[in-house]
Amino acid sequence: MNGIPFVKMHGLGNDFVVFDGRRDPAVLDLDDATAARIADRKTGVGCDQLIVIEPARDDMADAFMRIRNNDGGEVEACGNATRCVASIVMGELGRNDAIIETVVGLLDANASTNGLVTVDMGQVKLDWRDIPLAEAVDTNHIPLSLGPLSDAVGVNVGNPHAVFFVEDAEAIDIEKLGPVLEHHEMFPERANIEVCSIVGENQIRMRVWERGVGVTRACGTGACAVGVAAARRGLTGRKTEIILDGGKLTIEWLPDDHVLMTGPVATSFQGFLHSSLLGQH
Ligand SMILES: N[C@@H](CCC[C@H](N)C(=O)O)C(=O)O
Repeated sequence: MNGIPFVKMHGLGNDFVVFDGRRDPAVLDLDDATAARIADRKTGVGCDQLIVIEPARDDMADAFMRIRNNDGGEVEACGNATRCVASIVMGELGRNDAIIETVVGLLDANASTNGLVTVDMGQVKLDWRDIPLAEAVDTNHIPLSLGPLSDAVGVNVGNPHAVFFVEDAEAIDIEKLGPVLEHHEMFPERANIEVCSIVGENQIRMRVWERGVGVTRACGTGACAVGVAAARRGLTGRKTEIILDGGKLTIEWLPDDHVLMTGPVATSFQGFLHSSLLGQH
């Protein structure tokens, strides 16, 4: 077959087209428009995020990972894709651990015997300057309301999140409210929006509107933000089970502010990208 090989993977239905830029340099300098063309679900391969594995820059890292949203824009972090890339790299190395480098730092990953992968997503940031927010506000109580949503918690997991707690997350029209909040002037770099409710002891139901994508079945960094936000508000302990549309993630906010995310990884298929999607004819 001609064309650039890719693998289609997902974490809880948050799906990715993964290219290997170490082998195929043509994918190393994709622009936003090309990435969006590949991510398009009708005319491209289709995915929430497009991932390129690149050679590590840092001596400590095993590989570098570049992340683009469905709209083609490059972003700093993606929890579910980090588990997927870590599983590829661990397979290559024949090890149960790997260090994945991103634009915001080095992430330690480990495979457990039950087939799940744990990633240390790094230290969360809770200061308004790091979220980033337009106003100098208390990030535990962002003064922002829209319909039934108000009083968000801001958490930066490498990327910005606004977490809203409600009585019943299922009752919220996230398709309608998500895009307005994503683009709200409070968030100069836009934001991922999570709506959640406490459904048991240390158990949270979460729905997400992802920046640059829309509603997805799961968001790993979003789950980290929700776990941290719930503990910060005193609604749960520091270890939580987050129930997303696509399944469950376990999140643990450590005393040093690092956040551990544990969940599954799956491969759907392998394919070859037609050159027309790269703009070559
Ligand atoms: N699905 C991801 C997050 C991807 C990036 C996000 N949409 C953003 O713009 O920050 C995850 O699993 O964390």
